[in-house]
Amino acid sequence: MSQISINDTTLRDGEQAAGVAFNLEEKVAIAKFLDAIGVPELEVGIPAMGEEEILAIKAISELNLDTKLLAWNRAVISDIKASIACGIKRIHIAIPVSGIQIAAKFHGQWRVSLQRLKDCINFALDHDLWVAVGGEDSSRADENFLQDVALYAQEWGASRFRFCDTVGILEPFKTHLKVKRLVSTLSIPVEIHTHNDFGLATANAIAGIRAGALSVNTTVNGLGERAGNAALEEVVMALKHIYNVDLGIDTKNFLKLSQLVANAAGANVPPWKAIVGENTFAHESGIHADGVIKNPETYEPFAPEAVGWERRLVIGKHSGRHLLSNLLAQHGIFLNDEETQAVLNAVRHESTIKKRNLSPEELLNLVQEQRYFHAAR
Ligand SMILES: CC(C)(COP(=O)(O)OP(=O)(O)OC[C@H]1O[C@@H](n2cnc3c(N)ncnc32)[C@H](O)[C@@H]1OP(=O)(O)O)[C@@H](O)C(=O)NCCC(=O)NCCS
Ligand SMILES: O=C(O)CC[C@@](O)(CC(=O)O)C(=O)O
Repeated sequence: MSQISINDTTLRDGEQAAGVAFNLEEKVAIAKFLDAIGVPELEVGIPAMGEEEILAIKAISELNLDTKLLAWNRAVISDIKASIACGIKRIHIAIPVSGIQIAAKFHGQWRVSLQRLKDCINFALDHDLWVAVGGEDSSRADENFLQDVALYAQEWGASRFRFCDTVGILEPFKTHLKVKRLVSTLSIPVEIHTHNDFGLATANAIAGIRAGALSVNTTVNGLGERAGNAALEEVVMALKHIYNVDLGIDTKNFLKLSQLVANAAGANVPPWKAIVGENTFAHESGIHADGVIKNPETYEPFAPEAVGWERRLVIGKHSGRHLLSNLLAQHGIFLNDEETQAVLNAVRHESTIKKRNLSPEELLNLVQEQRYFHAAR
């Protein structure tokens, strides 16, 4: 698994999330950031969308980044021409491979679709482009037909084949079976592209890698069409911490990258989002906070600093004595058992009314109130 390569598609499939529209400056900033942290390949957009997209892709291409750039195309010659107009040297051509998609897009005429693919690959190769091919809806395709399309793509000169779980209907075991079969058929590398419709995008991406896919599509924050794609930060951290495979990406910048993309997308990251959500290293519950105070490894899979976070101990409805005493000690306050319990009870009450954690000031006010109350008794 050490040769796995990320092909991040935040700027293509990520931007396809409904309502997301990056401008040129945002596209350039995201590309530069991904390049700076060591992501080796970026799918930067769809030139066929027109002048503005072409200008943005051109601007990224002119940066001469270390990362390889890829433009997305349908099996349509004018799409390839638009990619050439971007000055891009590597293109991806998508072709539907499931019965459902071929019926809708090519009136069921799979021979016509294959001829189109062949013509597009030839046209691209004649223009000295590096070509990858994607099987749209591979997961719902007849498996023999999928193998045939992939083998034809390889024979016609494609350098990589993308297996797409377009509507996110796979689970890891099926992903493994299907991708393994494709990997064993082809001599060119297979890329795994997953969607999150059942919350399985990252798990399926990892299963595809385990089955031999050498390239994996990701997006920052899991942004993407419908429920999104496999998240860059999840795939990279899972490979690193579950499989001990380090892709050489500077993960300490994941939080900053997440915020850059969330701002550009106008889409907040949920607090519970793996790796980059604001709760990922916040501990409120008594038993957890007590454990983390004694040894952070009790309730953290890796150190927060590894992805740009700091650990936060926060006080709220579920907190216990150890956490409370720890927080108060930081302010030079030491309570006896009875006072501690009284403050804790007050914390639970206030937090339930406010429906959130209490700030340090609110906690100190509660301590003072409890002390007056005790003194007055
Ligand atoms: C590509 C784009 C410029 C085409 O715009 P359009 O000419 O207005 O056409 P529509 O989007 O309405 O329809 C898509 C057309 O592409 C065809 N198509 C879809 N996938 C295809 C493929 N892989 N290869 C060839 N043709 C394909 C459809 O069958 C349809 O063709 P038709 O006009 O002959 O019926 C426009 O859809 C766009 O900007 N898309 C960017 C985002 C996007 O759709 N991404 C999804 C990637 S799967
Ligand atoms: O590159 C491809 O071959 C297809 C990628 C795609 O993202 C297309 C989409 O639905 O936007 C998918 O999931 O099928």
